[in-house]
Amino acid sequence: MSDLSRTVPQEQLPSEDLHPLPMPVINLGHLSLDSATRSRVVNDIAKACHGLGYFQVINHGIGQSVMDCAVKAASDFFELPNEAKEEFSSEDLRQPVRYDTSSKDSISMSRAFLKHYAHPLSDWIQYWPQKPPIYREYMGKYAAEVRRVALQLMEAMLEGLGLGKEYLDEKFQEGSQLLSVNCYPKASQCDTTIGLAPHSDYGFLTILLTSCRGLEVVDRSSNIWKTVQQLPHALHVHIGDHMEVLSNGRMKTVVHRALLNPEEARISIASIHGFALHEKVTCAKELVDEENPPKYKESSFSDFLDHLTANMDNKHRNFLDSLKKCKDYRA
Ligand SMILES: O=C(O)CCC(=O)C(=O)O
Ligand SMILES: [Fe+2]
Repeated sequence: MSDLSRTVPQEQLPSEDLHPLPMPVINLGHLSLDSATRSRVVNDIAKACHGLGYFQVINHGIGQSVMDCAVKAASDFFELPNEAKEEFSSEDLRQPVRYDTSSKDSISMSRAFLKHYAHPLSDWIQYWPQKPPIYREYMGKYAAEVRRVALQLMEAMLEGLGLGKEYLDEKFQEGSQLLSVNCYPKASQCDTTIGLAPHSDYGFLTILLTSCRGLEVVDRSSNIWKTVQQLPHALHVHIGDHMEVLSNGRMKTVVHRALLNPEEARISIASIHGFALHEKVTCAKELVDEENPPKYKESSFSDFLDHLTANMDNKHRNFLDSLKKCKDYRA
């Protein structure tokens, strides 16, 4: 019996051997080639977003060394003595930088995380940790590069929805970027193997960089947890709650969780992209008609933070559910 089967119920174990997880791989460099090639890539992204809600990107232009350095900055931070990390501890979700070691959901107990804003970088970087000394430089470089990728993807997704790549351009340019930097210990027999409880991300899209395997997503067709394979140099992308709202349900948010890796401690850096704090996200009016009335209430990132604060001790603090106009709506 493996360590995993000891703490995760059998029916929740990944079954990728029987039904491998489909993983579209998008060559991002092809978005800037001729218009026929770009259209093909836009279609591939749209297909992945409609059918699965996730895909991976390669040839994204972020150098391997930039990615490695971001992981190193994170890992060096988590190795600091507790006092240095606890300087950033806060119950207030609106703090610009926040460190915590366990979650109020009583599931994600073994995860340590550091969350901070990253756009506009010049506004936020002054609040980031100064130890380790490389943190600001390495994480700042990665943050700026991953945001460029997010904007490229956003354009392609909007085009894929038929909204045009310039749709709400200014609001996306001025939008927020939240880095969720996670550290999970290696799985051991006495630990729970769930590092981060099932959830979806609030933003339009999340770009995830991980040091090794551990991410799982719910496969929509089978409703089974599936392990996400770690492709070399790829970044994992998934759709968040606000993209489901904007697309009026055409694109679906992805429920995901992290399991502890049985071989090594794990770092993940989730870059979550949304509108600015108080900017409301509504269903795009172009995607609303008599047959498709708006399925979600409008909301902002700030509303999401209020929702989390009000549901801190609740295991089922699903933000998207709170936005659904018809609570028993099933897509
Ligand atoms: O660690 C992972 O693979 C997932 C992290 C994540 O989902 C998050 O920070 O929102
Ligand atoms: Fe997440």
